[in-house]
Amino acid sequence: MCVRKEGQLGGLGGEMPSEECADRVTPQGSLYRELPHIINTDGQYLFCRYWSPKTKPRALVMIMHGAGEHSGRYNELAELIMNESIFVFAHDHVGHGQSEGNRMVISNFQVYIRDCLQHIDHMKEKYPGLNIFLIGHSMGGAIAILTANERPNDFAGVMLIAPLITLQPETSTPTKVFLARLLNYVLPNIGLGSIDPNFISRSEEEVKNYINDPLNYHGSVKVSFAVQLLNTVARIEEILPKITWPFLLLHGEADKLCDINGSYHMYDTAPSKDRTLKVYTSAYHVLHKELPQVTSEVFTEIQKWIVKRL
Ligand SMILES: O=C1N[C@]2(CO1)C[C@H](C(=O)N1CCC(COc3ccc(F)cc3Cl)CC1)C2
Repeated sequence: MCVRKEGQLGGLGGEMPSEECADRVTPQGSLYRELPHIINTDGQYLFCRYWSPKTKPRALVMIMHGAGEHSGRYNELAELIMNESIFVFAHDHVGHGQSEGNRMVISNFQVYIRDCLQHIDHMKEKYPGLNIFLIGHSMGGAIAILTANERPNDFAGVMLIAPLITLQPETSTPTKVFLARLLNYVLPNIGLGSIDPNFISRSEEEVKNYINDPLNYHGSVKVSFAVQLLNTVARIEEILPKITWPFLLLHGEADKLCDINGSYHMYDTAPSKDRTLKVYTSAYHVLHKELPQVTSEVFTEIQKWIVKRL
């Protein structure tokens, strides 16, 4: 049993780990003591990534990845932002990538938000006084929205790349939603089907990269996980009318994984004075890994939006 103080940072705090902690390994078999990581309040080890600028950072940006993927997929975007003298950080959510936890299983969606706030608090201690921005993609967009909602005055802006705000009508008819909730009581681990890689991007290369990435989870979305997502969508619907922080919404017009109507709905419903919605004609879900022209425009949009609000 590896005993550590609650919410303690591993690998970054400098304390000597106890014997058991010293041998804690990632799902891929690497030693956590040799990797940047945090230990969440359930004692789970979460793999972290940091993109530290060469010059004194003038802001912080946290990137929140989506379901079944991991933080390493944001390297290009993070480096672009880091080159603006901004410190970018991320971690692999519980049950994802190089972090602990059964693959794409979560006891309660709030765990994702709690872990992000723990990481944010650590970074605020290390870099006090800096503006903090959030970037979230897909399910990570839902995490970003709910994280910002917990601390409405703490974030200088929230950038959402094809966020999960509302359900695709075909995947969530009232009957299907009812059946998923019923099934969750008897067979929570039954699979509902996996994410179709062809819906990820129009770029064949990016679809191949997604399929061949060993840190991605390609298994079926379990009923229990789907119900957490359904509950999250319901929570977001409730809070949209209370959102006042600055946000940038980016969505592909042909997104088949997260309904663009969710972004339209957020833009129309949230009372934020500083709000932008950009729609990318014919683009699919993962805008930061779409056809080169789209991804280039998305990167420039994010870079300009942050710099303007530093
Ligand atoms: O680069 C990337 N992007 C990724 C993968 O790799 C896409 C993925 C991501 O987060 N989502 C796409 C799938 C969607 C499924 O949603 C549901 C499924 C069943 C259900 F009953 C209710 C819901 Cl809401 C959740 C959000 C992250």
